[in-house]
Amino acid sequence: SHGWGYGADNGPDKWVENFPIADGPRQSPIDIVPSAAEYDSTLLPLSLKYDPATSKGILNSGHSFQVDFADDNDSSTLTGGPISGTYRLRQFHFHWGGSDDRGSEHTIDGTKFAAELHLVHWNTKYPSFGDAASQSDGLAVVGVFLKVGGANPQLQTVLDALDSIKSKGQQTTFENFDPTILLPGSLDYWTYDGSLTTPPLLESVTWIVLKESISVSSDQMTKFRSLLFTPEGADPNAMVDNYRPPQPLKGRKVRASFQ
Ligand SMILES: CCN[C@H]1CN(CCOC)S(=O)(=O)c2sc(S(N)(=O)=O)cc21
Ligand SMILES: [Zn+2]
Repeated sequence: SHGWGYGADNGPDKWVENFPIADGPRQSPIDIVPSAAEYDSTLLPLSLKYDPATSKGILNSGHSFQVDFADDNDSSTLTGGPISGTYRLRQFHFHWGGSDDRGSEHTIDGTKFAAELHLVHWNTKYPSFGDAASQSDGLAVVGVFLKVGGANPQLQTVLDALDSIKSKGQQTTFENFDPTILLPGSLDYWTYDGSLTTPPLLESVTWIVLKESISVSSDQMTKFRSLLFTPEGADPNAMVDNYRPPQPLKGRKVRASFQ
């Protein structure tokens, strides 16, 4: 039997068959409507402190590609923002489209970006990542929009590694990378309670979506699209449109850290 994916037969509209939480009360992503967001002066600034020594490898998961981090200590953490306590960086990955007019998961007033970066962190009040992933306050994901424009040199080092992980299951070392260089100048954000945007769609994510995007060139977007959903030796299926569309807000409030 084929697992979940982004195709016509196993894509987002079909996920509810095996993951009924897909129709749950706090699903992600959502369309962010800035005029409806409420400024919350009690929200703290985001504090992202990453140690490049914790970056380990880069993997084609068959759904996206991710850079994995050593999370056995507090070397790379998220504190402040809307969360309390300390969350450790686990991995970052992206979602992107088959063309520059789509690809992000969150949208702003219905506007799609070409891609979206997700930095995944887990709450150290729980003994492990796997444990945290099933708790309502277990995960915190920082989302950053990629807007097509000038080339992004900081992104290029990640894209240069993709040639060696073209197929599902391929991985290679990826050391001394500081994800801070991928962040925009401002850390102003919107925040809301949500979920993983892929199965198992667990409702365990505090979402922190940055207002400012980072740039990506159209040529760099072509590099994302050179990856394959499929393993080596299988009929090749280009890894594109690996994004879930916005889900119903169901009464949730979106707060803004800025006025
Ligand atoms: C392809 C599988 N993606 C998921 C794998 N993990 C979940 C592990 O469940 C126990 S995870 O926590 O690393 C995340 S975060 C995330 S998103 N797009 O919401 O940021 C998706 C996933
Ligand atoms: Zn994601």
